[in-house]
Amino acid sequence: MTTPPPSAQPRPLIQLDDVSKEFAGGTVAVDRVSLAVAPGSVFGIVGHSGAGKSTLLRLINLLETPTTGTVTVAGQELTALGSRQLRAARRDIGMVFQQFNLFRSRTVLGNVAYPLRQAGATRAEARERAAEALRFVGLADQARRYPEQLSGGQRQRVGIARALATEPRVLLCDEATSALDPQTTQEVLALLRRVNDELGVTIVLITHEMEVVRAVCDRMAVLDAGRIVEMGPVRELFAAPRHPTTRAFVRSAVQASPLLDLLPAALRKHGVDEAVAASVLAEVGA
Ligand SMILES: Nc1ncnc2c1ncn2[C@@H]1O[C@H](COP(=O)(O)OP(=O)(O)OP(=O)(O)O)[C@@H](O)[C@H]1O
Repeated sequence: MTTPPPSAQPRPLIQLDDVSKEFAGGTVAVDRVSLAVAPGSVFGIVGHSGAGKSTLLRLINLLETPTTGTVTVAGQELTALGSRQLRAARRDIGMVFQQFNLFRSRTVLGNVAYPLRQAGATRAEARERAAEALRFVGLADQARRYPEQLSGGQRQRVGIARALATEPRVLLCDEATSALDPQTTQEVLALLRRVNDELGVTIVLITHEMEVVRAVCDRMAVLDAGRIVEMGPVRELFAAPRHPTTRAFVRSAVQASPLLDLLPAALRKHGVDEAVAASVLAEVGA
């Protein structure tokens, strides 16, 4: 397959050019990062604790102001906007959090309706669109309950419904599955895939789990000490990781894979030479 000419490639929906963030006290959390996210794609950012993932994600909707560089979303340079224009531009960008960040005192419907009311919708409009978002995430029957009456997975689905209620083009996910058990993680990841497939929402997620990236992302960046050390299609990075940090992440994903348990038997079954089998198993860490 040949690469289409540049003119045929879609303009990025999100573009960061040479973005850095230095906090007061001198910590450089994000260091000269440039990246582009195509419309309709799912982009993953992986890194160890403290690598700068959360800061980088929050720079996309300018919850953190960059020290240098520019952030452009949907053709608008957010870094050039005044606070009022920025508030309007942010309606195109939903966000989902690790700890859900729901109002305990509001019902599920009230939580999802909240951003719509903030954006100026009438009470009736807000309730109608919130009910629609809850139907999409499969929680229409929970609308009158309160967050603490729900499971973690249900709370995160409410968080996703709330983020989608204003019909954003971009969804930012800050470790959205890190507080969930493996089964619930799979359900939430399947929902994120539907958000992308059925609603066409572009997703950027941060995680320290390669399994999450493998399950939902098209492209990924590996962040190390605030810098992107490797970036590309997920399949390519899994098949041929170049940077040591990427290699370590890929190894951790392979080790966590249930397929690995089947590998020694499969190698024997196919009569693979013992020495070759031993080297394959050593390579993947079995
Ligand atoms: N508001 C802040 N003020 C000062 N330093 C900060 C602030 N927020 C983050 N940092 C520092 O910036 C660096 C990157 O933090 P960040 O939370 O972005 O990393 P992370 O990869 O998301 O980590 P984790 O996975 O543990 O959440 C860390 O050294 C952190 O201590």
